[in-house]
Amino acid sequence: MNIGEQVIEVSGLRRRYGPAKGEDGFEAVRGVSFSVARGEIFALLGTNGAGKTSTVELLEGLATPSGGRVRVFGHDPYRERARVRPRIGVMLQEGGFPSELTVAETARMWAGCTSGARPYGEVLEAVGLARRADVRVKQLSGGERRRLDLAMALLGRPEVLFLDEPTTGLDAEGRRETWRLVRELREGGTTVLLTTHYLEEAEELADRLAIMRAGRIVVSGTPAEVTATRPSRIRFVLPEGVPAARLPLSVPAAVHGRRVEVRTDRLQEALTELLLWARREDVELEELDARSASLEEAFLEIAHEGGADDLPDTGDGGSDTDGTARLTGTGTGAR
Ligand SMILES: Nc1ncnc2c1ncn2[C@@H]1O[C@H](COP(=O)(O)OP(=O)(O)OP(=O)(O)O)[C@@H](O)[C@H]1O
Repeated sequence: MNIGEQVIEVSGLRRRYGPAKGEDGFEAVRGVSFSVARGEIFALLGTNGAGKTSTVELLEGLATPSGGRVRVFGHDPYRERARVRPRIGVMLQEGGFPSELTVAETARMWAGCTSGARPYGEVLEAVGLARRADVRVKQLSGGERRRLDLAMALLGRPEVLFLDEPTTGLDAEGRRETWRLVRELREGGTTVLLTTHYLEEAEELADRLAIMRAGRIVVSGTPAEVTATRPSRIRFVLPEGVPAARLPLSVPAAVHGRRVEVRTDRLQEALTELLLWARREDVELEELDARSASLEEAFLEIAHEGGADDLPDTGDGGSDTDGTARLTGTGTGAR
């Protein structure tokens, strides 16, 4: 095993549905570039329709790009499918297993189609479905079906695991169980690429992540790097009789009656200044709350702010110079 090896490499990736450029087609992926190192968990985030699934399907070799390049283990996953498929595990957004089969029958059938499959009882155990082995797929709950999808993706001991919204429909406990399993897989050296709508999931699992909007990556980096692109916030309520104009802050504050909100890139400095002033002036700041931006706040701002959505569809088949903010100083970053 090659530590630091880039097992997924994507550059200028494009995917168009329908007729080619100039006609009625729709370009869902518009020049996406990133790479994932062996053993990393990489999360693709974005609002509905941002292009996550369209991108992941290209990596899984389910379709061929209309532009750009994708390599998994250095191979084209579509044209060199036989070299790539045995080494990857795929959990699609909807598994679509025959509903009349039981869990065990499904697993046996799937194991029969998987090269080097491990005993299926092991994977059912790992996802907590061993006791449901004799239940028909159609009788499983939504969350149990998701877990069956995951179990089948794990059958071939994949080196790279693609998880498309793996915990959608799971309750809080099921979600945490899945996170634990994914972490264990990473510890065993598995590389994971996941899409998710749960920011907590990305925060919990991802070594690095990318936020997509309208077919492009708008920001990428570690969760900490992504949140650091957004200002921190200090909130408090001024006591009666203390006008906001007396505040010493060098950064602008939003004032609504007695409520004050300060947004700053230098949280410690602004907070120190504020607290020293409050002590000097003997002012008690009520409901004082100071915090860095959360991934959720960063996501909501990044995913919804205008810009890329309005960019013309150039259709030039490869450019990734799309204003993407890249936060990758540590070697394995999205590129
Ligand atoms: N087969 C298709 N034909 C035409 N357009 C499609 C097709 N599949 C997806 N699209 C469009 O491509 C865009 C991206 O879809 P995609 O499913 O990749 O987004 P996503 O980020 O995975 O969304 P979600 O979070 O809802 O799963 C959407 O506008 C979608 O309507």
